[in-house]
Amino acid sequence: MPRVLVSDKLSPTAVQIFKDRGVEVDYLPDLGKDKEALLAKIGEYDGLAIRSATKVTEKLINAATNLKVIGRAGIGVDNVDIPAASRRGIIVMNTPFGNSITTAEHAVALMFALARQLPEANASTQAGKWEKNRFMGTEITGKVLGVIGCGNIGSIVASRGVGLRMKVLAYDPFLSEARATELGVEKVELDELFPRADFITLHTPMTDKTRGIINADAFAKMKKGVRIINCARGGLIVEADLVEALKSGKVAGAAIDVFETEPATDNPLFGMENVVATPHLGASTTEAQENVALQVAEQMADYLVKGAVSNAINMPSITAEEAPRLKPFIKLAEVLGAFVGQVTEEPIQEVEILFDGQTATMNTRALISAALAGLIRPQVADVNMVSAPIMAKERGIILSEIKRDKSGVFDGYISITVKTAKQTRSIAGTCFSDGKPRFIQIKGINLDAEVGQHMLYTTNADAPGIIGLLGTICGKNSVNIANFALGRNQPGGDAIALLYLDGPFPENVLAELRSDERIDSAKPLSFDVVN
Ligand SMILES: NC(=O)c1ccc[n+]([C@@H]2O[C@H](COP(=O)([O-])OP(=O)(O)OC[C@H]3O[C@@H](n4cnc5c(N)ncnc54)[C@H](O)[C@@H]3O)[C@@H](O)[C@H]2O)c1
Ligand SMILES: O=C(O)[C@H](O)COP(=O)(O)O
Repeated sequence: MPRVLVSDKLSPTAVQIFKDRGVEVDYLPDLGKDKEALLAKIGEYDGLAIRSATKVTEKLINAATNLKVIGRAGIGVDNVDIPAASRRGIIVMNTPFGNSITTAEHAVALMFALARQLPEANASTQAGKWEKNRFMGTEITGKVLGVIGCGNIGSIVASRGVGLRMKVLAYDPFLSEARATELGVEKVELDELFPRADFITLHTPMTDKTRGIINADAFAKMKKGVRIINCARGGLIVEADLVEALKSGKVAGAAIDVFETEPATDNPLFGMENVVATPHLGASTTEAQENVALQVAEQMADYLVKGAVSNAINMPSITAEEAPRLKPFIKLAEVLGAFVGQVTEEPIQEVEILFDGQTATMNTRALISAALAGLIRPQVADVNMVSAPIMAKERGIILSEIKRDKSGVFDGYISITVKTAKQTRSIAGTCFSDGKPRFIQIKGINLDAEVGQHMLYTTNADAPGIIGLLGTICGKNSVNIANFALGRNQPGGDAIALLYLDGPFPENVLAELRSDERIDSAKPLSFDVVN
């Protein structure tokens, strides 16, 4: 039974779902904050469910020898070293929508808090001061709201702004004009947003491009008296520059939910007039926490129990419905890749994957990942569908994909062509109704070969006695032949043989086999299949 560790505070719903779906679960909500204790325990688990408090560093990932999936009950995955997880073949998934409304509402709440100085007015009133003249606010209606990042949360904030009769400007390089029109916002460049906005709210992810997007230069371009709201990520604003802008009066107020360093227990913004601070509460409503806990537990259990993948950051999605149909073709793609990976000894420069007939209608991203995993595994044993695409990229392999309608006798097949500096190789295969992979063409030569765990592949002359030679050598060395497939391009031309053996072909008799003048090459192969 797979085991999952929940190392941050999650709704009890998650624990119940794991149990109901056949996953053993340890709920240790404070463990995420204790780096050493987490490091000591992580090796026991197949899955890790987190929020933002657990920092999943490369060190932790390297200690997580059994880990297959990291599930983020929330949106931001900047606390997870995704490249490190991908290299180790660990899926990272999040719940991209579960807390969006709640976070958007927090941004709107902070906008009102700033406009009417609610926290200070509350503190003063409860202190018995009744400072009616001190708290002169500003009206929201008719003001310009600048939304930076108009994705899930930003677009909800934008539409709430429109509902509040604000004029909404949006800066987002990936926002289409059509979507902007649908939302009722004006799509602008950042340099246009800065001088026009009365309120600026941030909703981008934290990337190298967005880090410090609000800095001294940006403040210089803004309207005097602008108010800033940040419910996205701390590092988007350079806090030291914000402090200066508040002191100078350029910024009339800032409402900050997220900080450069969290937990933020000491921060230059604390204690400043017109600063409203909340402790990363954007996602903290009962509703949002139910949503993300339920979703992350379902997604992780689906993956660990059924192999279905959804909302993964580093792997194509595979729905629970398509997983059973796709599974034999994933194996097929993997063994095709494994064949080429084992017979190719020079660096691979290009890989072309052709999907014919029914395979072209499948989830080809997943099939490509499987083919690449098979291809790279002879060099890197623990590569999988998550790590293979990134490794192929790191190796500079140029990948291309072709899809086409059924073109031959098979309902569909997959063909892989690999180019090195010296040669081009290709192999094609299909799955029969028994769900087992078959090789149907190698080097352009047709054959029908069952795929076994142990195989021997030869290229040879199309001459009498080859079957006898191979049979005799296998027999002499007590290797039983389960199946034998032959093919040739023309009588007397190039021929191949593929033997499916009950055990590995002994390396020490390869020289004897290769010494026969009719044999051009002989290569023992192994495949991860159960026969
Ligand atoms: N405070 C909280 O508790 C809380 C809760 C949920 C999410 N978040 C954070 O909110 C942010 C937004 O989340 P989301 O779900 O809306 O993400 P999203 O991916 O749906 O939207 C992000 C948008 O930012 C845009 N973007 C990317 N780079 C940009 C750039 N350089 N300039 C402008 N726009 C850019 C993208 O095109 C996208 O539309 C994330 O940082 C997330 O981690 C915080
Ligand atoms: O990215 C998110 O989903 C938010 O930052 C929420 O973080 P939390 O789950 O730690 O509250």
